[in-house]
Amino acid sequence: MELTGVKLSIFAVVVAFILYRYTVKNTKLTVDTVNLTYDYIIVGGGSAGCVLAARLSEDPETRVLLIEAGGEETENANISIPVQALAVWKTRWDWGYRTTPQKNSGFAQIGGKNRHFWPRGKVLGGSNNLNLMNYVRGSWGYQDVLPYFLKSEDMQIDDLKNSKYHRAGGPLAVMKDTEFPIWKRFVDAGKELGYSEVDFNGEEQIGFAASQINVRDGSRASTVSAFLRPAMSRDNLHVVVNAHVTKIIIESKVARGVYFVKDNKKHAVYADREVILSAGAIGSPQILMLSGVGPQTHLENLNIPVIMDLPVGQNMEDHVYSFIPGIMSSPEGLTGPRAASLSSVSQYLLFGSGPLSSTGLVGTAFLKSSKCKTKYPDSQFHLFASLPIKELAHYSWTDGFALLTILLHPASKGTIMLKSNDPFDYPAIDPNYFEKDEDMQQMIELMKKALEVLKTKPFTDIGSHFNRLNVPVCNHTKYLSDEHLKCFIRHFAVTLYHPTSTCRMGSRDDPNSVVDPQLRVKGIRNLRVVDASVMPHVTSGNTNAPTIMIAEKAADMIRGIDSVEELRKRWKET
Ligand SMILES: Cc1cc2nc3c(=O)[nH]c(=O)nc-3n(C[C@H](O)[C@H](O)[C@H](O)COP(=O)(O)OP(=O)(O)OC[C@H]3O[C@@H](n4cnc5c(N)ncnc54)[C@H](O)[C@@H]3O)c2cc1C
Repeated sequence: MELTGVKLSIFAVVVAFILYRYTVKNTKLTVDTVNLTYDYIIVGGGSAGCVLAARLSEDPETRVLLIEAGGEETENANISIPVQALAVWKTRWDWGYRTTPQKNSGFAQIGGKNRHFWPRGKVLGGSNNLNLMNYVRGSWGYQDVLPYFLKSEDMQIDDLKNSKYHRAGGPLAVMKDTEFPIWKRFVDAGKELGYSEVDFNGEEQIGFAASQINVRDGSRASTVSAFLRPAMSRDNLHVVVNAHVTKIIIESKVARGVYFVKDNKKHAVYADREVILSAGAIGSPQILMLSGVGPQTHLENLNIPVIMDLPVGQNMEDHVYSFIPGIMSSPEGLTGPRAASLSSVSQYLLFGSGPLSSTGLVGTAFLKSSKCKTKYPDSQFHLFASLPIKELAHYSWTDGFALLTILLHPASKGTIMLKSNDPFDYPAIDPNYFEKDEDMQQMIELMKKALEVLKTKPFTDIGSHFNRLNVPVCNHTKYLSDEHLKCFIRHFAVTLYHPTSTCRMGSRDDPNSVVDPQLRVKGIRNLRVVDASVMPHVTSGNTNAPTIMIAEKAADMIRGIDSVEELRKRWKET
């Protein structure tokens, strides 16, 4: 199994090197020194930050600085190759967080102490460059935000190009991940269980489907490749990397600029208009608290002078998942040897297709549990076309799959708190998974539903079985009883990497919110947060597309323009 990883890496690096030479070498580089002032300073070049920098700098009169703690995405060859996403985790392009020890989960996490591994991108493109590229909008009031989803989108799926929910021509490519035939069995299994095949980014979210992914010509389509790189030749946009923002400069409750450390030197840079935090659901609350904006007692305990008492870092929501590992007798999935074979590499080099162009996460379904009272789903499946091993960090040698069972709206909430007033100290991340028993009950129900999927004809036809569910550590319980599933979940459930709501948006008088509906930090002028941390609640699906939508909408709010009038009209007329 280790050999597979090595082989795959060697081939992949060769492939990416060639791609690099032909695709990105001509783009303008980042800057080494910055000016003293800009109109806007954006902190964090991730999913949101890259979109914001590109949109705000469309106006040539506006001077924009984007500051990113990590390096450039072109430094790591694996980032652009979809199937290699997992190989970027635990490298220097990953913050590589660990949660605090958990009471109810994480018992099987490597390293012990029940501390979940939380990868986050520390690189231009942010977590968008570590993610699995699945494109899911989740449930939103479409009247308000659909035009912004449409603005970004370049739909490549023929059947959907003319749907009123989609559009071709935006920067972000969307295609189907149908590389591994097991995706079709997944959809057919759904039909056998009474679900339709749906476009979950359209009219109806509930049902089964092949995954929609952000991949263009076989390469990862991220906000850095789709939005930022094409804008980087503008003279009014500066991008500085390997620059760690340590504090916002706030004077008389007005944000004036930021301090950052680059090459071991401290710098100050000033914003004539606004400082915008896009450092993500961990970074943004961390920087706010370091700057004196956060829960009063917590900051006082760390000797940080309090400027504004706000519930920063509270109310964190995340998607947690468990999974059914399955073995199958048919060569329909992703294995190390299949991805690294000569034919696979050749196919990728010549046509940008084949196993290397797949995310591996080929199936997506949305469902409602028995307790769901909302019109949107509270449960999700992802079909991963390979047997996961080692915290999902390698692909297996044998044919298999994992059916991921995901809680979309867990009742248990977590926190991000500072451990010290040192800006380089990682914060304490406590997701608090399964604190509420209702989450465990829902997960058990979902695991049973997943077992039903494995009993459908499309799966029994390929001899699917799940004997690895019989983990020795749970042997004291009756096999597949609720107790057995609970034991399995407490050991193996992990994050789906979607933390949100740590600087949540709410009305001016909502005591649980940090930013107002214009995403301005309450009580501080010239300071906004634009990233996944502002979501009032985690969405009913993966969080990248919604984060991009938030950045698109924020760019309009900041510029005071309506760039989507035509798209809104089109939506209303259809
Ligand atoms: C492993 C993984 C898999 C995922 N899979 C999917 C998926 O398939 N589909 C999906 O929709 N979503 C997925 N997600 C979630 C999605 O990628 C995130 O929700 C999204 O990227 C969040 O965007 P953001 O802009 O809020 O934060 P990020 O993209 O994390 O950007 C924050 C940026 O700020 C920088 N930063 C932080 N602190 C500082 C500082 N002090 N100074 C300067 N810069 C700083 C970071 O380095 C980073 O570049 C996944 C996430 C991960 C980690």
